[in-house]
Amino acid sequence: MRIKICGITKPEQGKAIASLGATALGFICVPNTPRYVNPTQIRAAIAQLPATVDRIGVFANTTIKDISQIVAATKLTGVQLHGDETPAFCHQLRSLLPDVEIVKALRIKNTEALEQAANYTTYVDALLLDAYDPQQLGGTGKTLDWNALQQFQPSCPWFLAAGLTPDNILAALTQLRPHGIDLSSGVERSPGDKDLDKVARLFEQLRLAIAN
Ligand SMILES: O=C(O)c1ccccc1N[C@@H]1O[C@H](COP(=O)(O)O)[C@@H](O)[C@H]1O
Repeated sequence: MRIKICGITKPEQGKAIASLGATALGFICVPNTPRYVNPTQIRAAIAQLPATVDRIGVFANTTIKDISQIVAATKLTGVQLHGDETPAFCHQLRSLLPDVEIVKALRIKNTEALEQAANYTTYVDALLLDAYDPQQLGGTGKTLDWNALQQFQPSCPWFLAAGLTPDNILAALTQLRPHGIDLSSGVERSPGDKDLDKVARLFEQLRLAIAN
C-alpha cells in the first residue's frame, strides 16, 4: 500500500518521514493556505529525499501553465488536483505532462459525489477521496463515512484521505482496502509542523494491520 504524508514544509521532517517508510510526500502549492510551500522550499525538501519516494504537488483551481511551470522548477513526480478541475482539464494536463502522475482529489459532500469518480478514471492515474468543507479545500481533519465507501471500486487506484490518524487508521483499514492512504493534519503538532512521534506510531499501526 502507498503511504503519502502531505503538507511537508520542513526538509528535515520530510527526510525523517521518508526514512520511517512513507512512499510519497505531498507539498501544498495552493497559495494562502497554512501549509503552502513555494518552489524553492519544495526543491530544498526534495534534495533530501531518496529517489524512490514520490513527490506530489497539491494544486487547486489553478492553470495548466502554473502547474507545468512548478513541476518543471521542482521535479515533482506527481500532481494532486484538489479543486474543481474537470475531466477535460485532467486530460489536457496529462497530454502536456505524460510522465507526471495525476491524482484527482474528490471532496465528498454526499454519496452522489462518489459518482463523479467514473468521469475521471480515463484521464488520471489515481483518485483520492477527501472530506468536503465549505471553508477549507483540504487538511481539514474531517473523516469520511467509511461504511458508505464499502462499494467504492473505481477502475483506477485510489487513496483514502480525510482525517486519518494513528488512532483511527486500523479502523479505517478494517472497512476499506484503498491502494493508498494520505495523512496530513492527523500527524501534525500544528499546520505544516509534522509530529514525528505520530508518524512513527502510524507506521507501527500499519505493521499491525499487515500482521492481522
Ligand atoms: O493541507 C492543506 O492545507 C491543503 C490545502 C489545499 C488543498 C489540499 C490540502 N490538503 C489535503 O487534504 C487532505 C486531507 O487532509 P487531512 O488528513 O484531513 O488533514 C490531504 O489529501 C491533503 O493533501
